[in-house]
Amino acid sequence: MGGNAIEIEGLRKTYAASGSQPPKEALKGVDLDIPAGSIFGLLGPNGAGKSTLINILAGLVLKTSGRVRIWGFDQDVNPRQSRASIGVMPQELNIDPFFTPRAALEVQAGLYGVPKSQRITDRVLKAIGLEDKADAYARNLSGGMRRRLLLGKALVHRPQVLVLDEPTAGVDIELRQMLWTNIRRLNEEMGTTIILTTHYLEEAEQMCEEIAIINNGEVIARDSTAALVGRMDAKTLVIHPDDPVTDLPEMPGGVDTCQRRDGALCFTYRRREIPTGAVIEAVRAAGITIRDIATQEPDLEDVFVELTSSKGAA
Ligand SMILES: Nc1ncnc2c1ncn2[C@@H]1O[C@H](COP(=O)(O)OP(=O)(O)OP(=O)(O)O)[C@@H](O)[C@H]1O
Repeated sequence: MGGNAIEIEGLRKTYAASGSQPPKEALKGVDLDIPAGSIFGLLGPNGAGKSTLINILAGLVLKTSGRVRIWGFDQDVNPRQSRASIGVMPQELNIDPFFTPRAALEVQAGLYGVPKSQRITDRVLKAIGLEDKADAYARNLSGGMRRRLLLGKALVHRPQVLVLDEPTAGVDIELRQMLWTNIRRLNEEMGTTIILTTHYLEEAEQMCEEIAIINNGEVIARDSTAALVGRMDAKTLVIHPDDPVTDLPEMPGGVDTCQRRDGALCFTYRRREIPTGAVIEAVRAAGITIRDIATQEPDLEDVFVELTSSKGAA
């Protein structure tokens, strides 16, 4: 399928009031298209509405209003097909301790109505590296293995779209690498569209071609990862002087100057407004001889902080 794997229009979710808690508007009219075949990142601070969005896609939370199409199937018109097109690896480790991985995958396939002849249990066990634990009780699996089993459960019905909710939270580096290798392979070899939420911005930057940032129930930015990072205009020049500097040099307007503990001088400015040459010139004009010079470009973390700290900045 070319086009979009997911199409979301005007999606709203208000959780009903309960006890002393007032109603909570978790999604405030989200429009979002996710291209088929992409690895797409969903970022946002705690409570932004990411899990609500994912749970609506998974059919676990009922939307208040709006339209959701998964692999071309409208959730309201073709609920069975839209559900069959998506697999979700949840955040919580909700695994029945008395099932073996093989049994857990078989039960899951049964829930999705996959006929016995079409089950791919052994392939999934191999893909998640649990072949040798296939018949061990889940309660004897390590945390990392349980997480891989959750990934396996999301794959039994060969969904076109795979959603991963914080897949690597609290996971050690080795397992994280393994999960990513598996997920990349699914994307490349099977063309599976991958949607993931993560708090690790570096991970999103490395893994995702496109990113949407959600804040307070609204999509405040959606772009290619490169364009989002490119949108940040700030640049920092770090200059190590030959001799200790006691008085900070006079700089052109628009340049923020500071001195680090190691004596290096930092100049932050807008790339489009002030040429780097002008900053260096001003440093030289102040009689400072430069021993070393380095620049720092913004990363996704800067974009994220800027967008989520000042509302409407997108
Ligand atoms: N079942 C519920 N009942 C009432 N309010 C809820 C419920 N689930 C979530 N919320 C509220 O809706 C808002 C969005 O929550 P959600 O879990 O979707 O955010 P999130 O972006 O996934 O956060 P996190 O990164 O912490 O998982 C929050 O204010 C949360 O408290």
